[in-house]
Amino acid sequence: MICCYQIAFGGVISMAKPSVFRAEHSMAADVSLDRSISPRRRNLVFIVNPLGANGKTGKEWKKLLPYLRSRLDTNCNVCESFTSGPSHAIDITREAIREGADAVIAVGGDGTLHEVVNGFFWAGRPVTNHDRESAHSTALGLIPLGTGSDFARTFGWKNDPHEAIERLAKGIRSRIDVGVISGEGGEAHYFINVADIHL
Ligand SMILES: Nc1ncnc2c1ncn2[C@@H]1O[C@H](COP(=O)(O)OP(=O)(O)OP(=O)(O)O)[C@@H](O)[C@H]1O
Repeated sequence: MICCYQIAFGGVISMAKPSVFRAEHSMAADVSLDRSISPRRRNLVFIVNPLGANGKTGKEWKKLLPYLRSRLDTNCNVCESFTSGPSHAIDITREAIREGADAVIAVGGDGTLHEVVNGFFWAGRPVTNHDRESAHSTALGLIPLGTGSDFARTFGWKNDPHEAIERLAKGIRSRIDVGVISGEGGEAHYFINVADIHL
């Protein structure tokens, strides 16, 4: 079964409804966020696949980080978290949302983005933060540093990480649809770009 849900999206993308199902890893994702108030700095969690694009993602990220900090640090807390293997980005995303992140930003290719999208859902529901007001929602962002970056191209974005940082700096959110495919066993897979089914 294929359904569609609507989520919000932007330079930062923010999700609404849904439901995913996948065993959570025991691999801890250390996401500690600053919860100080007034004026509250945005907590941005960057999930980096160091091995994306045959290792280019990790190298490019390292070069990009000083610029990113200089551009965002005045009003944001920048938290970086590296994936240690497939599906780890899902768990990091869930923890970041539960901890109240303002945005979770995938740094890598379409595979990493896909995992981050799926981390916005758990057991058929959107993941929510532990103790913030219910109106608070975590946005999804992307710094396209993968091989294909098909999603970014679909939006007419250049494969330019500096442009992505500008979008993040502006902090504008907009909504985007997310699809979900449910298997007979009830397992749900969310997709934000394309889904193909092998026959
Ligand atoms: N630390 C890691 N070690 C091995 N594989 C990883 C690690 N972190 C993430 N992955 C896996 O790598 C896959 C591909 O990563 P990613 O999409 O970032 O790069 P890409 O394949 O080069 O880019 P694109 O998908 O745009 O072609 C992800 O789907 C994820 O499952």
